[in-house]
Amino acid sequence: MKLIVVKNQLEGGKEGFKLLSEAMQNGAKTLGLATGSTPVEFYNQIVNSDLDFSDMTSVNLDEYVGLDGSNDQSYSYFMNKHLFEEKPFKVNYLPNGKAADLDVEVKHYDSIIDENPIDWQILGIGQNGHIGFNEPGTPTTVTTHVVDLTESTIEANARFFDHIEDVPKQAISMGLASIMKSKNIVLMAYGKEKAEAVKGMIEGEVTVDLPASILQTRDNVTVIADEAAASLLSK
Ligand SMILES: O=P(O)(O)OC[C@H]1O[C@](O)(CO)[C@@H](O)[C@@H]1O
Repeated sequence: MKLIVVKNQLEGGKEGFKLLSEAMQNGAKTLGLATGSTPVEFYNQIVNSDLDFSDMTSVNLDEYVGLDGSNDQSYSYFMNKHLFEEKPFKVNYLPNGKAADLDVEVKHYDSIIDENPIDWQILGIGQNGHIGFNEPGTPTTVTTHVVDLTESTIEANARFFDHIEDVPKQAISMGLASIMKSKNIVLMAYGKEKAEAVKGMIEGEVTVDLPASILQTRDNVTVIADEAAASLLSK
């Protein structure tokens, strides 16, 4: 794992943008994309650049069950607002949170990932160490699946909703096995709330109790963390 410590989210977004630009120069065509507060500045950097995405494909990590693009808390809405409206891609894939049959939808999303191998994946990290919506305890072998969100994730994400009761209880998420297949991974973490998870991810044992720790087991992972998120690291 390579670690880049930055002052703040703006600097982190710039570092992430540099890595993405290099990857695109080296032929990356399919991007794995994330939502949440973490990648917002990274997406700003993209929107304000002259990079062209018209020949690119994106595959998003996750979506809440029960929400579609017309709901301003859906990840589909988030992606349109922060990136796709300004930078059109050839095609954008997100799980369909309103699918009539979720079992069919997860298989369909797996086939999309198989047909569009991810060259470059951006990740955030949850306070409990989740990546995508792969909560603690998720087996490393899973592909796309329906997740029952933990109390801690519901509480953490309640900041985006009017009431905690409005936070969906389930999501569809790319699995750890799918994430691990991507050729390059860049994980961003900002703020002291992420410091424990970052320490566990980088210096702790590899355990399903902290899903992001699986990233220790592979090459081509870069962590961009601000000083607060990196503050508990021993070296
Ligand atoms: O960036 P945030 O809002 O702290 O969220 C962290 C992580 O949680 C998720 O939003 C899922 O809860 C991920 O997509 C994200 O990487």
